[in-house]
Amino acid sequence: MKDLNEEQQERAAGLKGLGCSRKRVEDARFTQGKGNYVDDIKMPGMLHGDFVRSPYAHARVKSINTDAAMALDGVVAVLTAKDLEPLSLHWMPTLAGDKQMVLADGKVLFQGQEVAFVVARDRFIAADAVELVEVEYEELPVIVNPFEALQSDVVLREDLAGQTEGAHGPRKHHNHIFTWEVGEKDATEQVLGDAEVVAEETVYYHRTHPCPLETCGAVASMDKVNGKLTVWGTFQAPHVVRTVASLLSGIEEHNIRVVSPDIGGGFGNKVGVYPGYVCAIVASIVTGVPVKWIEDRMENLMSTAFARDYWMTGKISATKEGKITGLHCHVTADHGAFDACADPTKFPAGFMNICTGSYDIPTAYLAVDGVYTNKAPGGVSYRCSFRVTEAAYFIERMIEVLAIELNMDAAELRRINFIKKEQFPYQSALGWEYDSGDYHTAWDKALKAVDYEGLRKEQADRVEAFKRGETRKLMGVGLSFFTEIVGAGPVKNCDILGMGMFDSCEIRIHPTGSAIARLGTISQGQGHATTFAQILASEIGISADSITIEEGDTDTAPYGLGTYGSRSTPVAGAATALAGRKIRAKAQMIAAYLLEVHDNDLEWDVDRFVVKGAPERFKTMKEIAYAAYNQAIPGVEPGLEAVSYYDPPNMTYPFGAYVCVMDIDVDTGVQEIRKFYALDDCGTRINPMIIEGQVHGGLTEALAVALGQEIAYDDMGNVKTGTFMDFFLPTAWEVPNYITDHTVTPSPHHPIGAKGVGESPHVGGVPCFSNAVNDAFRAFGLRHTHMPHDHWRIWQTANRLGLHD
Ligand code: PCD
Ligand SMILES: [Cu+]
Repeated sequence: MKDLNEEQQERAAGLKGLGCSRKRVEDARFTQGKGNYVDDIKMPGMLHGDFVRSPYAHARVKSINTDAAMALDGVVAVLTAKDLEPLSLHWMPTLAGDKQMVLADGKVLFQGQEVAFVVARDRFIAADAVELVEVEYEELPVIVNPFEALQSDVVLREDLAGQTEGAHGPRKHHNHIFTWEVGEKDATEQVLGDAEVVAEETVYYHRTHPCPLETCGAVASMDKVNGKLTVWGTFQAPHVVRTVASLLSGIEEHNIRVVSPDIGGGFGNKVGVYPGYVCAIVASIVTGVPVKWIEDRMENLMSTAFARDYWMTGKISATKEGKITGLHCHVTADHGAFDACADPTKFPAGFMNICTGSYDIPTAYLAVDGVYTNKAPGGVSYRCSFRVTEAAYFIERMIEVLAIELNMDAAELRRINFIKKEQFPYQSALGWEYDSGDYHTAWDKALKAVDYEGLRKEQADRVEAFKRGETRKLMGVGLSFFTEIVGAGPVKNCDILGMGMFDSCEIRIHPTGSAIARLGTISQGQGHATTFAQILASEIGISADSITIEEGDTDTAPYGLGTYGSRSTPVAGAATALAGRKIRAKAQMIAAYLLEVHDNDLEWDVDRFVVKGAPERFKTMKEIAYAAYNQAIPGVEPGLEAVSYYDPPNMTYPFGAYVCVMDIDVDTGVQEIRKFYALDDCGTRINPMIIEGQVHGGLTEALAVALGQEIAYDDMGNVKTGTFMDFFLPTAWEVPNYITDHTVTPSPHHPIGAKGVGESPHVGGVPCFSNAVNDAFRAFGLRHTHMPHDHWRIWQTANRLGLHD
């Protein structure tokens, strides 16, 4: 607000627009138990579904006997693959060009796989009936290790036997899905071969799960009289669900209404399409009454979209002075039983090719091999669905390993190699055009804020004290500098199932000067109802408090691709600003008529059009809105509405600098986070308070993943972490007091300069926590130890290094 005078500033502040830490409007209902989640939807005569799930990770299904279950009072139907087959719904297409069983067809491929769907009068009868379904299994050899899968004679996907071409090119083996290559292989190998220094490491980013508070679920209601199907569900992309449902069921798209009501956290877990949705829909079509399906916690952890499971082998080369010359990365990606990743079609490993990170690396090569195993499918989710978390973890570990190889300070190594401010827009070796950045400024600010030199000095003293036997605690300084890539589109290279990744906003100004705007995205807790109103407030001069934001109902919202990959602000946020500008353009014509001047004689002033040079002559947006509906204006249609579909020219590239100071008790393996500093640059900031909340949330999920959270399997393919007894979900007890900070480097192509932020803290946080653990042991010869760094594993690391002797 720098060019505004005091009076204008006051008016601008009243709008609660860009930059205002406006309180979240949705919290009034969330904090008073008035949210409306899928499970809150209750309809007359509604039936309840529940799944029979496989106890085995790999088995032939010899027979299914549903007689006893059907005989139970209150059971209406038991669906198996045989019932779905005539409808061609026993398998469904996945978002990655593969197909997935809706219900077990001949065999099961992971523990917890859906085998039969029981529909009953209530949830409890359904659960009892599940126990009565008799399934005869014949166990088959189980493969949970992707490297073993590529050697094994065991064919996991018999349906693909003999198929040498997959959705993403040739398959090398019957358990192989795809190979995805980016960059220059020969040139990179040449650079690595000639290099003065090469560091090599394999880093495993374990399988984990976002575990949102609300599990997945749906209520389907087929109105046979009107031919209309309504589905309420936990959908991060409701329009996509509508289109897919129409294509699969043959019901015309206008006869399907998909609604995402309040969602209790998404984190990518609710992007995919699950058998439960399909079964609820089929059951409602068959029975003619509404059918509800809600997953329990174990089902959520065992069978819905997991995250990661990436084995990444890297080689990074540099000169003796530390200038990086090349990067080579090979990934073995464990996709589980079906390839159900929700990546844009052309990116089978998401945006993993952002793995050159924030560094000016001239030559690079990436190859990813996707592999089938006997684990749950899904691999998209968790605060960077598109594999940017994996990429950031990989490069930030490689930098640390290279620093060890060079015997150099890791902060300095980063500084030497950062892409410089004047290099933006920057073309990366693996094909991205970074829109804007100022990494050196952010890094210097972060290091100064934590007194980096002081920390290193203290750490060195601690090591000496430890060696003298005066303390049993080591100190780790975790660093990370990340670059995110968010906001898919552009349509020309990003689509999901052929649908281009644009987004949309439709605005309607009411005669009295308040408004409703509808978007193609859907909040799962991010606060869109608060922030998108702020964008509009600044664009059209109507207070955010007078603007309703609505999302998630396909009957009313304009078509959009949904919310994940931090795309809402970069894409729908841009559409919102541009729709606002269309409103303003029409408002200007109306104002010109009312003030009897030419359009060009007006200028915009916060919330009104003013006649240039005659500030006392103006029309406020409120007056203009009234006139738009109530006054005949020659050559101008009545009403004040606009719609904008936005295809972004590029993604946005938020970045950040994080530092974690950790103390580790060598004898117990217990770590304590003394300090966590997070500087985020997401371009123009819409709502600083919401951003801070996003950062706190993302960091806490990063802490979880780095320090203990895991979906672990035993050799038999049993999920060992299917409950909160053994799946780590941090509470206030484990969470430190985060220090947040920022710089502002606007996106040059976004209408208001904003970049996404929701995923950033996770992307940057995981390597930061992990680097802190690794760094604590650097002085004792540790190069790399795998996550999750729970107390037991930290203790083992200390033990391996001889620190208990
Ligand atoms: N610059 C800026 C940016 C942003 N913002 C804000 O913040 C938020 C966020 O954003 P973004 O970044 O754009 O994002 P989105 O799209 O909206 O969202 C998404 C994300 O988000 C996050 N966060 C969150 N939060 C909550 N609460 N919940 C949830 O669920 C969640 N999730 C997570 C995830 S995972 Mo994926 O799906 O995996 O892909 S992706 C993701 C919003 O409200 C907005 O507006 C601001 O203010 N400013
Ligand atoms: Cu992402």
